[in-house]
Amino acid sequence: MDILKSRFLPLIALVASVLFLYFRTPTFNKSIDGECSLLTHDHYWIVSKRVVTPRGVSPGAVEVKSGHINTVKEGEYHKLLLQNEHVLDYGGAVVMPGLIDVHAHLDEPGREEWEGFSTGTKAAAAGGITTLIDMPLNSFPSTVSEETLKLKLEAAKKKLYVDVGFWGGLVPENAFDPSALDKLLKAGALGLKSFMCPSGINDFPMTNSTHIKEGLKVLAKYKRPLLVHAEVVLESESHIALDSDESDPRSYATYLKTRPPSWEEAAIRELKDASEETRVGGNAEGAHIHIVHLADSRTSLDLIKASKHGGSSLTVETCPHYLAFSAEEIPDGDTRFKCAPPIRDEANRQSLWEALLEGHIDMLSSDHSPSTPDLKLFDEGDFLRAWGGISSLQFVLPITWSYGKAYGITFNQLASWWSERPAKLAGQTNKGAIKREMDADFVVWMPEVEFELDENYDIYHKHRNISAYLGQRISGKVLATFVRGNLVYSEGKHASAACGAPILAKQ
Ligand SMILES: NC(=O)NC(NC(N)=O)C(=O)[O-]
Ligand SMILES: [Zn+2]
Ligand SMILES: [Zn+2]
Repeated sequence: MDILKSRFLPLIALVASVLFLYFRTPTFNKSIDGECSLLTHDHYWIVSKRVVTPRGVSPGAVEVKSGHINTVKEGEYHKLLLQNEHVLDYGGAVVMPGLIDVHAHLDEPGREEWEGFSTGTKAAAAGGITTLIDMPLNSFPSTVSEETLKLKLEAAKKKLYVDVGFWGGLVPENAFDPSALDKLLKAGALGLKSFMCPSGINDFPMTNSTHIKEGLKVLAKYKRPLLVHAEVVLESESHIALDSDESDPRSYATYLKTRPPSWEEAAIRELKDASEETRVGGNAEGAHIHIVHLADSRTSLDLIKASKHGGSSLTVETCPHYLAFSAEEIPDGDTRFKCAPPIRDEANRQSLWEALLEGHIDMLSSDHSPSTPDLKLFDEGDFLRAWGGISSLQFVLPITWSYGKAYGITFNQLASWWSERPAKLAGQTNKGAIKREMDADFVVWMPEVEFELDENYDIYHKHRNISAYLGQRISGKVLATFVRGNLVYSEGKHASAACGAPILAKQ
């Protein structure tokens, strides 16, 4: 036996050292057809000089094992390179928790010519977004029942490159039917979304305060949020421009006057009251209300602050386009910039940044809401009749960074606005931070690298020509995106199979 051992020892040593050398090498470019990851193994370390954890930014190493974060080491990362492990060394690139976009319209089933699960999630992966929560409208039918949620899940099969959760819709038809809402929430909707003004989609009608209060009662039981498009139509204030001589529909100023900040204020006032009433009415905590895409940084924001101060469970998001653009600079007829609520003036844009930095705005979302280009009416450039919605899912990280740099934003703030707080809103306790036992969802990116967003750029979402940032030079290039340990995107290449998971709320 001893003789046998000594004979084979050199051979064993040789095989061991070959295996050691082989597995030490990062395998960025390896892809096996039909696989979920551009890596061939599921236990490895990611090292970089800038790892963003809740404790700050430092050199570090993150051990990934079977889709989870097993260890996070700060400092000393280079020593790991000498160990017998798979190591992906990203040098000076920033390793951050993957972005969680709580507001995207993926439009499938029914309007896949607008966007789709495959194209939308490929764009997300290329942009460092590892989880998307899909809005209940713009697909057909809208996600307003257990059955229609099942249609979503069916349509999403084998098309998800990142993880995708679903908001259900609160509409007049189900608002007074608690058992229908129960079923939708039990089937896994992460919360409900409603509109306080017409949504532009026929099978997604608007809700009034009574509907909203009914919805809040059911949601409180499940501890899930109500997301609200907070604009109320005030007829008296909306047609000023149209009756005057200055009502050129190609002018952005005309559109702006048709949807004044008072619409947002009126809606937020109603929500503040609804939150207070439903709290008094039996549920000590009340349901959580989340205001989507806040555009007005003045009175609306003051009302939000007052409501939070008064104890309401309330959060608010804004979107990169409100932080990047101002009304004054939107060219006549360029309906790529039409969205609701509208992009407001430069002073408003600056105070949105201040509110975000001071923590009064809790998080960011894309509100990726594309349509087919014909609905944007580019030939006429008519802001009043064109479809409203900004399309730029893939670029939210570089845009937030490019415009935020002037305000001195930090990587930890980015992680808080784009990962930690969105994870909390969507009830995803295992996502949103680089911490032990969390899902191994990361974006690796180079903040300093600038690029032209021109016609040669690989844009993965549908209808590249309606992207709002085309023609800009921006900074912050995404190198790699990991979803539950799978390297789903790396330097212009996606994994060959779509292995993102549908996220359903647990009971
Ligand atoms: N039907 C929509 O997608 N509307 C969206 N449109 C925007 N934001 O212009 C939205 O989120 O309100
Ligand atoms: Zn909206
Ligand atoms: Zn939206």
